[in-house]
Amino acid sequence: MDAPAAVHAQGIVKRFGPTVALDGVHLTVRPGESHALVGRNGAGKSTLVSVLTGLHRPDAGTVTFHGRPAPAPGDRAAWQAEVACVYQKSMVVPDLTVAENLFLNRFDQRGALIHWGRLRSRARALLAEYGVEVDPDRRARELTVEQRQFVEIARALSFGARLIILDEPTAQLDAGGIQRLFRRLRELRRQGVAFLFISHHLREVYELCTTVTVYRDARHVLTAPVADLAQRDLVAAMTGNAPSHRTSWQAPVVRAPDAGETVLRAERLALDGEFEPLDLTVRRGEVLGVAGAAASGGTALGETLVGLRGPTAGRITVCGRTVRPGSVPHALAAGIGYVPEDRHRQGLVPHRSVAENATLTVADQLGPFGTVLPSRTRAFAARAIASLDIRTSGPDQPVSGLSGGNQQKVVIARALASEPHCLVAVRPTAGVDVRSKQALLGVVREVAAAGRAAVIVSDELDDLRVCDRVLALFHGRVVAEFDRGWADQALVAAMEGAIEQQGGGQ
Ligand SMILES: Nc1ncnc2c1ncn2[C@@H]1O[C@H](COP(=O)(O)OP(=O)(O)OP(=O)(O)O)[C@@H](O)[C@H]1O
Repeated sequence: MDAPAAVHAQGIVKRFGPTVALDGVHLTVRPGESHALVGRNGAGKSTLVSVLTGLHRPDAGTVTFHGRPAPAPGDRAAWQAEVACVYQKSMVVPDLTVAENLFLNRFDQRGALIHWGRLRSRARALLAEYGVEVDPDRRARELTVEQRQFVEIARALSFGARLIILDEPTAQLDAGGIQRLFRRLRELRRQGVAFLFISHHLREVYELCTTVTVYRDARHVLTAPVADLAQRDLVAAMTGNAPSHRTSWQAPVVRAPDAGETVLRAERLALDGEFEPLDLTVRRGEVLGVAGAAASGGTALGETLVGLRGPTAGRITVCGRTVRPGSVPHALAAGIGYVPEDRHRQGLVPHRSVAENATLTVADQLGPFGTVLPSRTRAFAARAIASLDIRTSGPDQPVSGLSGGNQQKVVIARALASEPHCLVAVRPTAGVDVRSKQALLGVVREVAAAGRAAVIVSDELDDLRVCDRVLALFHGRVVAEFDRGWADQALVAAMEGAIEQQGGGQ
């Protein structure tokens, strides 16, 4: 039993200025173990990953891999031979082929000549060894998220690493992709590879992992076999509150006013290659859900509603007025608020403060004649911090210093700041912890309760449960419509194309 741990971290302390991100934490992952690390947003999970992969040097504490001390800081090759992290954001170079990505920085060097034929056949052999069915000549940018993750895992293993960290690996996969990933991880585990799995999806923790560690407020709270820990006790350990019997969130039933005035309407809206002509209406007081897995066209629909993409056909109106297609400023001016899926690219200005980022949409309301009064900006941000439970040292902290989930909350605050007629949110709770999810979805409901409207595009059932109606998209077509009270299986089946109730819009 007692082979040395794949990784053992002890007494790790990491500070960022006044913030203590890790306060003497420990973690041990055994060979062949699938170990979950969970905790609320800002608990210190990503910081630990940075320490374990050599990106951050801890202020105190030690890390060993298989009983050997961690490599010297900066010795990238030595770190790569111990551990790799597959992030949500791709680490592969999009314009290079799969083969080139696999052997990046370790080409056969015969003078300056790279032996392409050999490179390709080595790549093919390597992919075959790990059961990855991807053509080595494909450009990395053409890979699906699932294929890209498999290539990254194969690359890590080929460097000799026997510990792989997966940071929210299922975030962009559909149900089939998740099952294929889990099957592959189980196979590798049987070969002695260890996994550290970071996820806010507790169901996946229970499905995949054998052991779970909880961090809370920079401290280690517990490590236990997953089988011995009820989900409500796990949530209680994460939040520091007594166990609650409610682990999956149900929206409070707020009766939307019947047949309220139409706020957002799309008529025969279409985008070639993404979604076919569809109609939708969202009324005052209503939250409309658009359900669909990764390739459903849902994200493209959300992006079209907010002007990021120009539709190939159709019309969008807000409160009866036509919105210029494909223009974000016009959509914003017409009263559409947007919470993007990719907050890194579309969401935030990293070096600016929480207050500035949260008010980017409303600079004209923060002072007379276009001036921005810092006091008003801060007061607005302080309200958002409180209502969305954003964990920050204060409104003046740069957003780059917030944890991922807390950055997502700033993006939502920003979308709400302009008091839009209709909020359009794409996967708003991605990366957000269980408790914050509750706060955040509650805020979306409040938007509707205040007589405005919202659209949530998501394949997360908890997100869709707060909606008054849900349209299910499959391959760019509306295949079903559900009123409140739908059964999970029915909605999942519709999202996966297992039923086709209707062909057009609602
Ligand atoms: N570069 C940084 N500068 C300043 N503070 C930071 C930095 N990185 C992290 N922090 C702080 O360290 C704490 C822990 O953050 P970390 O990103 O590790 O949390 P997390 O558990 O990964 O959260 P999430 O679930 O939201 O991703 C937070 O308070 C965060 O604000």
